[in-house]
Amino acid sequence: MLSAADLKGIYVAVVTPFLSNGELDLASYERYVGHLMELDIDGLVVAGTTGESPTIAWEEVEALVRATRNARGARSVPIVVGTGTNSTADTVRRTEMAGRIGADAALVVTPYYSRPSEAGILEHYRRASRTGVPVIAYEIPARTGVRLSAGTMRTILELEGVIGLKDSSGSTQLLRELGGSIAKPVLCGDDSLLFEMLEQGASGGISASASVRTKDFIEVCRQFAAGNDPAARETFEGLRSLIEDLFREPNPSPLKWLLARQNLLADDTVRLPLSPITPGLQAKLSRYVEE
Ligand SMILES: O=C(O)C1=N[C@H](C(=O)O)C[C@H](O)C1
Repeated sequence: MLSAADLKGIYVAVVTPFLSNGELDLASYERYVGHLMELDIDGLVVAGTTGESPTIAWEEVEALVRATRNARGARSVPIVVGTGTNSTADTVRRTEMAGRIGADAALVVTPYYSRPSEAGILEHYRRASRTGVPVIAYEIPARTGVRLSAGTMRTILELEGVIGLKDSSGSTQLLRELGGSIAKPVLCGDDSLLFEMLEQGASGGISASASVRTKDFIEVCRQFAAGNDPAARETFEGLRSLIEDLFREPNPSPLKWLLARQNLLADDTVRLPLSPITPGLQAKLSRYVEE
């Protein structure tokens, strides 16, 4: 199981490959994840936003975790599984099940859609944190419809079973408000802000874009941790256009298109309501195919 001290560096948020008929494509998944494992990543996030969590069934999550465990072989790459939903009971059940199938931690998103009170959200995290599976809280107001105050986030991070935060709040404001009093590590969950968040005290990132140019993303964190901020900034600037292009249309459609072009996936299929990328974006992304 993961502890707070393990939350640093680059955790790659992986896609869930599908065949052109929409079925799970485990052969592509094993090839793609096997490739990432060779690149010294710090961890993998399965069934996150990038893994199309809203449209994959729990049995498919189980198959993905099994395949990840097989692919990791001798290298002990931590596996984080997305288990958060907008039902507390369901989130607790999924988090417990994730622990049973070998997840090292669970990524639990702030409950979305019903716009609960901060007290309700705190209780949601308290229950998930009592499952015995380490929880990474996931704040992403643009998707959930609620923005937590720094005070509530601080209380969530003080819960014993919560080992850290994935911050996709869209700016460095939350990190600055948490200031020096952050009880647990924060991972950047907004690829375009990776360098700025490291400067504000983040210990790494959970990144979709890091499926491409993986070594450069790892290098940004390593250079920064070594105190070489100018080199980290320069390496990050070299990734900026890739990150911007990967998020021009809803994630993970652009990323899947690129991974398919790189022959890591057999197909770029996404499940509805996500749709394939436009020809205009395909033209933009073509320049990364050889990288
Ligand atoms: O799946 C994830 O975890 C990530 N999701 C974010 C999103 O799509 O909003 C992006 C981030 O890079 C990783």
